[in-house]
Amino acid sequence: MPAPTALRVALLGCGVVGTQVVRLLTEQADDLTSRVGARLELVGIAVRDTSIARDPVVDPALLTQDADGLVARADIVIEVMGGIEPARSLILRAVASGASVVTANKALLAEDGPTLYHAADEAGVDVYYEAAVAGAIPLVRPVRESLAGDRVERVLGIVNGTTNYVLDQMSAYGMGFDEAVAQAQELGYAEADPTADVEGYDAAAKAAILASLAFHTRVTLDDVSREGITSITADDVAWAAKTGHVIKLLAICEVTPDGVSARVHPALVPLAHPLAGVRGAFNAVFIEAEAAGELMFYGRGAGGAPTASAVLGDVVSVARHRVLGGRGPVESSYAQLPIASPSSTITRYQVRIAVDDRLGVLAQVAQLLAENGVSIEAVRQAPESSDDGSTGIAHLVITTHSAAESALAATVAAIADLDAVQDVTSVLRVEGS
Ligand SMILES: NC(=O)C1=CN([C@@H]2O[C@H](COP(=O)(O)OP(=O)(O)OC[C@H]3O[C@@H](n4cnc5c(N)ncnc54)[C@H](O)[C@@H]3O)[C@@H](O)[C@H]2O)C=CC1
Ligand SMILES: N[C@@H](CC=O)C(=O)O
Ligand code: NA
Repeated sequence: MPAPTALRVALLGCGVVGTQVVRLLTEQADDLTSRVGARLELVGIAVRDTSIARDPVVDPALLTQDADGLVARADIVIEVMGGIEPARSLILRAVASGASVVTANKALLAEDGPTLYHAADEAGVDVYYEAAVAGAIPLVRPVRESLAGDRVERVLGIVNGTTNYVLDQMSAYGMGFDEAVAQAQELGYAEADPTADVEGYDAAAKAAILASLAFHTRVTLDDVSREGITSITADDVAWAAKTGHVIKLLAICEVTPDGVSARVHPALVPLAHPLAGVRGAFNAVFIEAEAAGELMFYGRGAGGAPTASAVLGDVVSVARHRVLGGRGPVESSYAQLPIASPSSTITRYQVRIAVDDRLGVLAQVAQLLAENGVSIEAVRQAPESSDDGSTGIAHLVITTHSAAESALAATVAAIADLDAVQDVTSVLRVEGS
């Protein structure tokens, strides 16, 4: 069959990312034609409502509310509508009709990626998703292709732009949580429902995708233990600074003797660690591989234009495959690793407690830690409370050495039960030291 001279591209969704995809497809049309070897012809844009005002770059004549009909006449389908349905059905329909797919939909991939990959295998087409993990940063491709000959042991990083923006605004400018979230929405970083960001679901979806790719196994959203940043207070942020840390929402995936561990939670990161310097909506991911050693990936993890860059990179790849024949590398889950219990995770805690300011209390707390096999790295007394003789309360900050999550959690529960302990004010993990 002769190589096609034009490829019909269908766009599903025209929000923050979709609009920027249209811009790049339009403004870089000639370069894209040269790079692909065929013209990329945008044949339609599926939207919920064709009548609402849009960016002038979007040709109103291309808008349609008939996503099914659009998919049926495309060679390449770009899905940037988000959500599980109808995105999943539309992608499956596209693949079944022989179209290649590019998607930014991490929620869908983390829930049901293997169904899409299997369908793509059956049809012999590509399903590409660089934009789904860490926006513009090339990460899916390096993990799937460049590291395919190595053994990845650990992936650690900041993979959600919204929460990094929020924590950064709180710590650098003293901004309130709600105001920072509203700004992240205005800037196009947040998901349609920002709960997905602040409760850690978005980062957990990315962790599931990364762990699956990195360890050649199947990890779903439900396999990732998850905590968001909604319980982080201005006081936590201030205390982090006083103890030489900054709070970041981290995704950590590793192969342990018990299987794959994948977790997302806020953590104290020492100021000297490179992740502490990741500001705004930027993302950064460290990968440790047996032969390669440590690799770091850094860039814009959210926003319309950066995400569209990753989408277009995939569009060029899948389009080239259609011109030249063949398809790109596919997912493998041959390792079939079990999912490790979160209680066996090795980590460190920083615990802030309010205690009766009297002799022997610190000794009681230290005794409990020792009984649970948890060793203390440092204990500090909050300076402002030491002058506060009137309340009779002292505030202690205890930082532990590494121990199993189960031992640390049991220790905190036992500390809370001590008569002399008035309150466990905050418990945060410490990572990156
Ligand atoms: N905004 C960002 O920084 C990033 C977003 N993503 C992903 O890209 C996708 C799109 O995100 P955004 O553009 O930010 O969202 P958005 O909410 O701005 O845009 C989605 C668009 O799709 C339309 N849509 C939703 N359901 C539809 C349906 N059934 N039929 C027709 N149109 C429909 C919506 O009306 C909206 O205009 C999501 O999967 C998101 O997780 C990925 C990386 C970064
Ligand atoms: N809402 C996401 C967008 C990119 O994936 C984020 O904030 O990182
Ligand atoms: Na990416």
